[in-house]
Formats: sequence, C-alpha cells, structure tokens
Amino acid sequence: MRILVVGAGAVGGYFGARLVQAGRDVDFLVRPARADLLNEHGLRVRDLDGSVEAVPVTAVTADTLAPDYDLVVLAVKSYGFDAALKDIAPAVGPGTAVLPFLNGMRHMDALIDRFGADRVYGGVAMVQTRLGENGEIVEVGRMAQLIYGPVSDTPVVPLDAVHAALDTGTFSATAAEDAVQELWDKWVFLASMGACNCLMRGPIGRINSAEGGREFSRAVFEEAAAVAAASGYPVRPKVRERADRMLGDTTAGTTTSLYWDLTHGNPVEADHIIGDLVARGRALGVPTPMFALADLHLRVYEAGRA
Ligand SMILES: NC(=O)C1=CN([C@@H]2O[C@H](COP(=O)(O)OP(=O)(O)OC[C@H]3O[C@@H](n4cnc5c(N)ncnc54)[C@H](OP(=O)(O)O)[C@@H]3O)[C@@H](O)[C@H]2O)C=CC1
Ligand SMILES: CC(C)(CO)C(=O)C(=O)O
Repeated sequence: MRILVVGAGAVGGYFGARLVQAGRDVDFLVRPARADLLNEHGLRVRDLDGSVEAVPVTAVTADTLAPDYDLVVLAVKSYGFDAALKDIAPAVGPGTAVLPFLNGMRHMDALIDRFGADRVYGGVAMVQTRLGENGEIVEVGRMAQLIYGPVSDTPVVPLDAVHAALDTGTFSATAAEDAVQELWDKWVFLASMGACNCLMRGPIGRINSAEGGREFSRAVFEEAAAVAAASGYPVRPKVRERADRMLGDTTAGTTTSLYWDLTHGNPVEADHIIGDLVARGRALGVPTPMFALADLHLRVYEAGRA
C-alpha cells in the first residue's frame, strides 16, 4: 500500500517514522524547505529517554503529487487544514482513502464534501509529541495509539487493508467499528483536558490538587459530554472511566497540544477544538459556560498574536 503522510509534524512525523521503520511505503508531503532537510538528514525522532533516531524518509512537495497513493494520512493543525485540502487533491484518486488525525470534528464534514464519504476515514491519534527545533519530533509522554475506521459502509479501501498497513507492532493500532463515535469520544476528552489546562494554566494534577479543582474539571467534562450526547454520540462508559482516571488525577503533569501551543506563542486550534463545541452546544440548546470562557480566553490570546 502506498501511503502519503501530510505534515511531518508531531503526529505525522511520529507515526510516519514508525511506519517507515516497519518497512511501509511512505512519502511525506512537506513544504520545499523542509523537503530538502528531510531528504538530506532524515526525520529525527527524540524518544522520551532523550535518545534520537534519524529515520531516512522520502519527502515530496505538492507540485509533484500524482493520484497513485492508496492512503493519504492527514496530520496538519486545523489552521492549516484548508490549504492542505487543496494541496492533497492531486494525490487523491478514485481508489484513495483519506485518513485525518486532527483533533475535533469539523474537518470531517469538509473532507466528506470534497472527496465523498467512501473515500474518507475517521482517525484518532493518542500521542504526546511536539514539533521541536529543526523539525525534530519530540516525545513528551509515553502514549502511542492510532484508532481508525471508515465513515461509510462502502469504503474504497477496506478497513482490513488499512489496518494491515498501519498495524506494524511499532505502536498500538486499532480498527474501529464506529469511527465517528471514536472521534466524539476523543474530542470530549481532549477538549476537556485542553480547556482545563488553558483556563487554569497548568497540568491536570495541579488543577485537581487545588481546592475546587476537581469540581471544576468534572464540570468541564460534563459540558462536553452533554454536547456529545445531544449530538447523538453519548460518551461510552470506558471513556467516562478514562476521564475519571486522567481528568481526575491529582498528580499527573498531563497537558495537551493546545496548551503547549498557548504557552509557546504558537497559533492555537481554538475554534476547531473549543469554539466548535460551544457553537454546537448553542445550536442544540446545551449550555457550555466553561467552554465559552475557554473559547474567549483563546480568542483574546489569538488577537494578541495578530
Ligand atoms: N501533538 C500531539 O500530541 C497531538 C496532536 N493531535 C492533533 O493532530 C493534529 C496535528 O497536530 P500536530 O502534529 O501536533 O501539529 P504540528 O504543528 O506538530 O505538525 C503539523 C505539520 O503539518 C505541516 N503542514 C501544514 N500544512 C501543510 C501542507 N499544506 N503541506 C505539507 N505540510 C503541512 C506543518 O508544516 P510547517 O512546519 O511547514 O508549517 C507541520 O510540520 C492537530 O489537529 C492536533 O490537535 C492529536 C493528538 C496528539
Ligand atoms: C489528549 C492528547 C494528549 C492525547 O493524544 C491529545 O490529543 C493532544 O494533546 O492533542
């Protein structure tokens, strides 16, 4: 199977490198400056223990794309999504599946509109990596799982073929029956963790250890869960359990990519991860005051960056 990974950043770079190491046929779509760097020096992945591997990769640029890929893995930030959608179009033929790993949901509608449901998969990435200096991929937490599944009953690339390509043994790979439910479950969890981090400016353990902190993080989660339920995707019991464990932790230094970006002066995926939840809540008559506050906080930050 020919795979195109779009974006050699924290998610695309990490999982793409693992696929290459497992012998998969992978190209990375990057911008010209990065292509030279990658083709010359490989993709550097820094493990949690500090060791660095330079993985030899093939980097290509948008002007060279042809529709000869079976799977396009999309791993860009939401603010780069519209441009990436245009860039990948020449790589997507009638038999190509597109598998995005963005957090949130809104990109799914855009992909289905553009390519049709049969060519679109839903994907969830559970990983803690960051894009470091000189394009190095830096692991900041031990977590590496991809969950994916088609959104139609007649996918152009069957799930078992996608699973065979991604299940390499180098990370946890899960073929999902209901990809849209997986996306909602992840969104509820990630948006809650992200809203808590960003509003309280700290990792979840520090928030929950403060008086009233646990009530706060629980209330945030319940707002997101209520929007998911009203949308027809109530979070499953195992997600509640994970939320109780991870969002209720009093010692963990867990933060999110959203918080990382906020505290490193980067653009943030505010509208895609937080604002969209508020908007859906409003449309469904579900109050989300905590998320509205987080959304305002991030928008004020974004205005300050402009
Ligand atoms: N980091 C994490 O731990 C996790 C992130 N996620 C989600 O995954 C998604 C991707 O995030 P993440 O990997 O962290 O983001 P990064 O910013 O680390 O990486 C995105 C990469 O995409 C590249 N890119 C953007 N547009 C294009 C384009 N048109 N063509 C080629 N390359 C492009 C960027 O290149 P350039 O540098 O040139 O701009 C960048 O290298 C987000 O939605 C995020 O929320 C999900 C789980 C965990
Ligand atoms: C919640 C987490 C860490 C899981 O991958 C994540 O998705 C993110 O930081 O963006």
